[in-house]
Amino acid sequence: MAANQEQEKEQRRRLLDVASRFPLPSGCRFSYGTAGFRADGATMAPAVCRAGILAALRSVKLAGAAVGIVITASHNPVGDNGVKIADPDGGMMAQHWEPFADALANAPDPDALLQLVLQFVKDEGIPLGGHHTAQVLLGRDTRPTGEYLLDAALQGINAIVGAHAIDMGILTTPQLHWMVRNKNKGIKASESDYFTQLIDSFRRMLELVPKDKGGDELAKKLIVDGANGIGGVKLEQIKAELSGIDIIVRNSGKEGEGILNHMCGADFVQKERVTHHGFSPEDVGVRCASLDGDADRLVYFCVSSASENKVDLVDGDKILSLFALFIREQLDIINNSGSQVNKSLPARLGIVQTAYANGASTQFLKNLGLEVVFTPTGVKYLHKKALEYDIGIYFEANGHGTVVFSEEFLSQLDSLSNELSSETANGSAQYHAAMRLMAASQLINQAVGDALSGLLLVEAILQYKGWSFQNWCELYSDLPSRQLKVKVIDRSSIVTTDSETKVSQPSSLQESIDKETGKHQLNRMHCNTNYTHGRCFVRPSGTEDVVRVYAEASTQVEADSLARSVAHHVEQLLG
Ligand SMILES: CC(=O)N[C@H]1[C@@H](OP(=O)(O)O)O[C@H](CO)[C@@H](O)[C@@H]1O
Ligand SMILES: [Mg+2]
Repeated sequence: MAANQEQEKEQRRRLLDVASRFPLPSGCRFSYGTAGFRADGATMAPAVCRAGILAALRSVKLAGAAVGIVITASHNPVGDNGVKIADPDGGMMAQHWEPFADALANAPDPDALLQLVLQFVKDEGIPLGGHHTAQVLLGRDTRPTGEYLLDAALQGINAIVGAHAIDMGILTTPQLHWMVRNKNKGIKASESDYFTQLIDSFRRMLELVPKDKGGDELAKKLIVDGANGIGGVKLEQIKAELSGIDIIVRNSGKEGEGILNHMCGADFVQKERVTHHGFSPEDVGVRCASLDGDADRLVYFCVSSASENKVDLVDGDKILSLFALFIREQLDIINNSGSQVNKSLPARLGIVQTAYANGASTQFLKNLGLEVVFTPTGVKYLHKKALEYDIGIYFEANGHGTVVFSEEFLSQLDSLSNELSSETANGSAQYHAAMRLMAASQLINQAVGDALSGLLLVEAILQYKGWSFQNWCELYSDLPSRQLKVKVIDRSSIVTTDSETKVSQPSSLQESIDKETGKHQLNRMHCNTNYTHGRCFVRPSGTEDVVRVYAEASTQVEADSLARSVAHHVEQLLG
């Protein structure tokens, strides 16, 4: 009894102590948002320290399962930083803890923080102060404020009695998520295990490329824009071991190559669609990929002409389409090969997109007969939805995404492969298709979207199909679109519904959007789609203090004008 009281006292003392070491500057307000807390790196220490407390509490609540903390601001400028928490399955922290995360980050003084924690511990039934332990794995990107914020996170974690922090070093965001997931599954979880898994499964994918599909040297060449972040650094480490592909890293993050995310990286390429830092007309025709600062986003591009600075873009929607085609094809081979009637593999394949997905991609996927569903913006929503399927493929247009396979499906696939590997079936098309799915499930990160593993899966599929960048690009033509940002007094006054495609409050805003959209009729002949109208929606950003406006129409001029007129309504109403 006395020992318990002592421990309780110690717990309170530690929380008061750490909170007084990281006072909240006046006027600071943090919101957990689409991807954790983000702000100017120099102001982030109080929020990161509190995220440390939060992660340790989450681990205690989950019986000591490892939880992750990633210190990154992804594609944002180098001066920014951020923090987010990974749950034991490697996914994002359960959403019902977000209101507590917000309250904790904004607790005005040590006493308020202590009371908040004690109340939450009681409400959630967290066995704090017992003999329970907590483990938190930490990773950070290459930002200069990373080390300072790591220290703040460690102090937060250590404020919870029994918590144990493990610094995994400078990593891509998806590496840390992968490590958390593997650690909790009791399987190998180090960085070298991660690399070995990528290299081995990529090699297996290439071994399964039909002999007549082997590409020429140009087909094997890939230039990767590392956004001067951690992704390029990691790719440099493993590229020599990736056989069958010749990778050149630009904006690799080496001294003197440029600033993190500045005029480079996946976000820049996807939004600007021009030749950017590190690329020139000499690269015309070469397949290029671009990562963001923490390497969880991937897009592809090709410098289209020597005289203009434009690039042809393959965004997340087209990466998703390539993955969907490939997986569907393997399932068809397995299930439709006449001779093996008893050996089928029923699978529910689901495609998950957000409202930002280009309408042409959705139409393309639906035309293939695939089930396409929508969620709000943010991988935490997409990932969760994708887990409802045997195979769920999700991508945001900006390049966040992955493919998730259910445990049950993988075990059926494993049994089928074993059956087929014996007897005469070994070497059959069906066996090869099963092996390809198996290798793909090991290559692609199951915890979260991962630019490095996504890139290797794209490369393997292009080789399998014998496709050039151009073949891939021509799967469908994107509808012209425009995204704008509007500054308003309080962006939270906009409330959306129907996966963010409609504004429910203020209702007059949706009326204006409908009216403007009605003016922008699509030319059906030209676009060859079933749409009869342009499309437009607005939503408050979860990572920036802005309202985003997205518009799509049959021509660029129309998309621009639709976005502009709706942005004007937003300004008038809320500016
Ligand atoms: C339109 C858009 O690209 N939004 C991005 C952006 O979210 P916002 O809530 O729109 O700020 O950042 C998120 C985190 O990186 C990413 O998941 C999302 O796709
Ligand atoms: Mg990112």
